[in-house]
Amino acid sequence: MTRLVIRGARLLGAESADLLVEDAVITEVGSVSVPTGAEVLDADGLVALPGLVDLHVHLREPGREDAETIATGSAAAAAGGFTAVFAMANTSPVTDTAEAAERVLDLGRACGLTEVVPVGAVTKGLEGAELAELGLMARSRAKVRVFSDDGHCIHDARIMRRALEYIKPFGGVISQHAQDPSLAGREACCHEGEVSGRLGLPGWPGIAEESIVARDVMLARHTGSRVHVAHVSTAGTVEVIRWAKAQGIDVTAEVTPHHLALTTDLLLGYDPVYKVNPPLRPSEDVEALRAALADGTIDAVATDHAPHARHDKEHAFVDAAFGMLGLETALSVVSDVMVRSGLLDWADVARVMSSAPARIGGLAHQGRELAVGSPAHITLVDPDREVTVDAAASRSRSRNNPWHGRTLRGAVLATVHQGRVTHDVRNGAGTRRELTNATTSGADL
Ligand SMILES: NC(=O)N[C@@H](CC(=O)O)C(=O)O
Repeated sequence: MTRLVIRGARLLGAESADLLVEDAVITEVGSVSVPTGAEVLDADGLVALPGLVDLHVHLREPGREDAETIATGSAAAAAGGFTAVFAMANTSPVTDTAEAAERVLDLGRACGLTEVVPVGAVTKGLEGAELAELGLMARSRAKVRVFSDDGHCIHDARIMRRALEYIKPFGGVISQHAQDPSLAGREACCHEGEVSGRLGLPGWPGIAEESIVARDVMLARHTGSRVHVAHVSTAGTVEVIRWAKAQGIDVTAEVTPHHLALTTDLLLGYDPVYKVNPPLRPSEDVEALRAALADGTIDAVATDHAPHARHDKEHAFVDAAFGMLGLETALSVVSDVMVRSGLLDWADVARVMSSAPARIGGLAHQGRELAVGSPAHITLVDPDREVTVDAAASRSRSRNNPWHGRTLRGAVLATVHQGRVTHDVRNGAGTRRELTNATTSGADL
């Protein structure tokens, strides 16, 4: 049996306590006498959260291992405090079969740094025309519950309706990338408004998101099925979701750390690191997103971690790939933007970054309160630690990090996944525990 004692952590709603972890389960909470041979992790002054869960990451394997692999993405996840991440289906080949989903599951398990949960494509090849093998993916070893064509909008209402009907019996959910292609095509790369006009960049109006979300909540009501709105970016979308929830429609939503913190005016320097889909929005939208996360209209924070190799990102703005890194900085951004301002407390952070995403994604063993009998997925946070983000120090294989050089207050210092310490920088920045069964040294670009 492996034993770990976490000493003196601040538990939510309680005084400091020790946690005894035996194998992968919390077996004692309180004042623990250290058993012989146990590993001791001193967590004095650190807040203990249930392991963070990310509903939305791009790990690029298979197909684009030059940008990220499941190993490097898992290492970035562990460094960010995540004990489960949902890997989007827009890989090459696409995760649109049971075999493809099982492959992602197995690669994640082989790394063992975080739980890698495959998201299944809704349509074959993400082409929007024909439903993928949703039932086979759900019944596979991967037990897929979250389906998404992320990167593409399911714009055909008939396909969306059928997908919602199909996934209902097994409790699935469709995570929609809301972007009406007739209002914002793939060329649209800047929030439509003053900045897009000034820079001469193709505009991406909020209505392209809002109109799809409005349609989808009505389809969810019609089918009695469940829809999840990926990366909400506008105040108008928040209004639609708020209305739908008030009607009792089964809709949930996520917001990214970058949409909670960064605004359109960053594009004025044409730096492609700020090119992301949906685009950064003006401060009025950012304010509405923060308020919606605080009042529960938006259920969860999800990173949309989107690594890209230099040769895809370092181009003129219009030609560069969409997307930015997010796994390693998410907790610090949420702490800096939402906790310091008093909009969220740490119990709320546990909800929006752990229990709510675990529930939405159907992971009963994640997001649990840190109590006797719970699986040992634990994230230890120093709420006062200031970190200055250094893109070069990332565990990710890519460097498209919009937070580089910024100082954020609040940081993950250690992560425990299934009772194993998968990340530990308590003794100074950069100290990294050697991990036995994973190759994490991919950052060589
Ligand atoms: N969110 C992003 O900006 N990028 C995503 C998917 C997408 O292009 O929407 C990616 O896979 O890179």
